[in-house]
Amino acid sequence: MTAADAPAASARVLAGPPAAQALLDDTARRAARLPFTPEIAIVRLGEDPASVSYVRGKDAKAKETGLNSTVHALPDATTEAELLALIGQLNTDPAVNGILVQLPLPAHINEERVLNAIDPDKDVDGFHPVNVGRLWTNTPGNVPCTPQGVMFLLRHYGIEVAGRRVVMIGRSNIVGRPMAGLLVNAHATVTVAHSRTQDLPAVTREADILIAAVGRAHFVTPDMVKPGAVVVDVGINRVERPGKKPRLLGDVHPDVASVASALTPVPGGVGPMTIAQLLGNTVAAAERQRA
Ligand SMILES: Nc1nc(=O)c2c([nH]1)NC[C@@H]1CN(c3ccc(C(=O)N[C@@H](CCC(=O)O)C(=O)O)cc3)C=[N+]21
Repeated sequence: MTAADAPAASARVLAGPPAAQALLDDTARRAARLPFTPEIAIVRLGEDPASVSYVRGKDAKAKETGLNSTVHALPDATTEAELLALIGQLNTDPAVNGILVQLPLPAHINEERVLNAIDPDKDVDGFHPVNVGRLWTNTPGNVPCTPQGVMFLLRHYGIEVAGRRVVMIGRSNIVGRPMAGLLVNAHATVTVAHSRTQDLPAVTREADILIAAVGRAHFVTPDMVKPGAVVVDVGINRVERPGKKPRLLGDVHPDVASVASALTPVPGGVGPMTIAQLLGNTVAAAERQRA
């Protein structure tokens, strides 16, 4: 065998399901210690197939974990006023500890007004400006599920972030920005790169840990990765196939496995962490509401 056809080194696979199970086990134990059953209310508008499927998954996992879960499936034509009225009821319902409004919302509804109407202490997505402020002041609050799930996954696999260089590609309110806040709180040195970054590969090659949440399939290529870096792929790009289930592609090209020391797969990486963390957030919210 010549060097040219020797098998390339392959990154350790940071599988989501075992880490998600560890988080769910911990969440179930904490839920069982409460003097009541923690409850999440999930609100969904319309019949977008991805939303229907995600909400079904969240509701089932909640019940498996010993939580109460109520799904409010509203018609696509629901007005913003009607949605705000439901949120008002859930805010004051003492049995409800966590509220999640599945995104995206139909175009006739102002997403910001809806998210701002949720009681910050019940906002288990952590999207309310009060929770954004709590995150950036490093005080207790609800933290967005996907970035918090990434932190759990890294800890689960013994990957230290303190003192290391992390490059986050993407600056969304849902992933990039809160991910940067959590990493700073965990003593990482953080760069947030995005579509306007000049010479992106030079920036990403500085990373000990590279996190991609771009929304473009296979955007991160091997030339963008420092040999031995840890790469976290937050992308879920659905490629529809007639008559078949959509294929899910990450933001990271599979060839990155020959350069990185560790890599999260898609599917089966960060996705399952998001759902587990949502239930973790609901139990944590219930614990704080009781305190
Ligand atoms: N208010 C709100 N909060 C959210 O957290 C939220 C949302 N809206 N809208 C949509 C996105 C998307 N999201 C995912 C959660 C789990 C997987 C997941 O478990 N993915 C599996 C595969 C699932 C499949 O096969 O489709 C995986 O990556 O292995 C994916 C995506 C939460 N979101």
